[in-house]
Parts: sequence; C-alpha cells; structure tokens
Amino acid sequence: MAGTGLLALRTLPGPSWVRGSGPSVLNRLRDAAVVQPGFLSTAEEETLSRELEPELRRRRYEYDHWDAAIHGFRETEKSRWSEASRAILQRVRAAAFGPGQTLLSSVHVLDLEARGYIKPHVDSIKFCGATIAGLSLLSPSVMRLVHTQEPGEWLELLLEPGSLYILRGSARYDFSHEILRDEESFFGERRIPRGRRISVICRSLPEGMGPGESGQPPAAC
Ligand SMILES: O=C(O)CCC(=O)C(=O)O
Ligand SMILES: [Fe+2]
Ligand SMILES: [Mn+2]
Repeated sequence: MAGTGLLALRTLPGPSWVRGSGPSVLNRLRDAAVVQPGFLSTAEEETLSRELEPELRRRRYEYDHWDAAIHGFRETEKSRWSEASRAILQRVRAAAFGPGQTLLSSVHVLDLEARGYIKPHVDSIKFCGATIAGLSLLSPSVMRLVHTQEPGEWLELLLEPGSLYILRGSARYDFSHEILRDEESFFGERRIPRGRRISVICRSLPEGMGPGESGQPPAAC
C-alpha cells in the first residue's frame, strides 16, 4: 500500500493545469503565474458572454499584418458593465490585485475565433503595470510562457472556460505569453481542441501613473 509520503511525492510537480520545463521554474513562478480553474460559476460565465456577445458581434474579425501579435480576433475596451458583471470583476480585483494597485479604467475584451491565436509577446510596460488577470470563456486553450532570455525555461497553463489566470512580476516581465493555435494546442500529451474563446482581461496601471495619465493604451496592450 502506498503511504501518504509517496503520494505527496508523486503529486509534487504542481497542479494539473500548470506544466513547466522543470521544478525550478515551477517553483519560481508559483505565485507569479497562477490559474484558478472554476473561478466563474456557469451562471457567471453566461452573464458575461450574454453581455459581451451583442457588442462583439458588431465587429469584424481581424487578420491584420504578418507581424501583429494577435490573429483572427475582435476586441473592445469596455468600461460600462451591468451590476452582475461588476460583481464578477470585483472578485477578480480582490483575487489578483493588491490594495496599492490601480487598474486600467477599461477592461480588455478579446474574442479569438476558433483558428485565432496569439503569438509570443510581452505586454507593453508603458501601458500595463505588474499584474495581468484574465477570465476565459467558451473554449479551453493553452497559454505558453517562455523566458525571454532563457528559451529552455517555459510554463504552460491550461485555461478552461470559467478559469482565471494571473500573471504578475517575473511571469509578466521576464516571460513572453502566447495562446496556441488549434494545430499546436496540446497540454503535454493532451490535445486541447480550440474553439472560439473570449477573454476578459484586467490590468494594473504602470506604477506611478494615475488613472488620468494613462493616455490611450493600444488595442492589444
Ligand atoms: O486572451 C488573453 O487571455 C491574453 C491576451 C493578451 O495576451 C493580450 O491582449 O496582450
Ligand atoms: Fe498579452
Ligand atoms: Mn497585449
């Protein structure tokens, strides 16, 4: 019979929605790249998608330039929300941000179609502060983080619908992040078929910048 000690050893590498190139990077990013599966209830997922759908549908998917980070997407910066959605966003704030952090006044809503994807990038340090927190709706996806100086160091996050991810500190500044396209959408051996995915992303303002001084952040921050 296996003792509890052995069981603990076997499950040590971390939660089943985070994988990495090794124990050192998993340990270092333990609090910097976080996934909370099931953060949203089914009712909350529906509240958000019902509210977002009509606004998104007015826009056309963009494919843009060969060097753009995001392909097959439409997006909006949303600052007016229903009361039910405001309560959800308040929970995100409490879960992801510290009391000293100010958030960008509008929330980034990104709709990736089934063949849409996001190439590796680091969010602009001019417009975004130390913390990025995103809710995922509709389709699961895999977010990959790769160290910008040490490409052998990586992390993969399994983002199920209803999950919240948080990137802060080193995960946000020292690693690029990307959302894998359908053909490459694997979490380890496990195939994660990509459908349409909507993300709702809250970001902190760069330190020392008041809410009125942020200027106009670019569409994809
Ligand atoms: O869709 C997401 O969760 C991430 C989007 C992203 O990386 C960005 O807009 O900079
Ligand atoms: Fe990003
Ligand atoms: Mn961006």
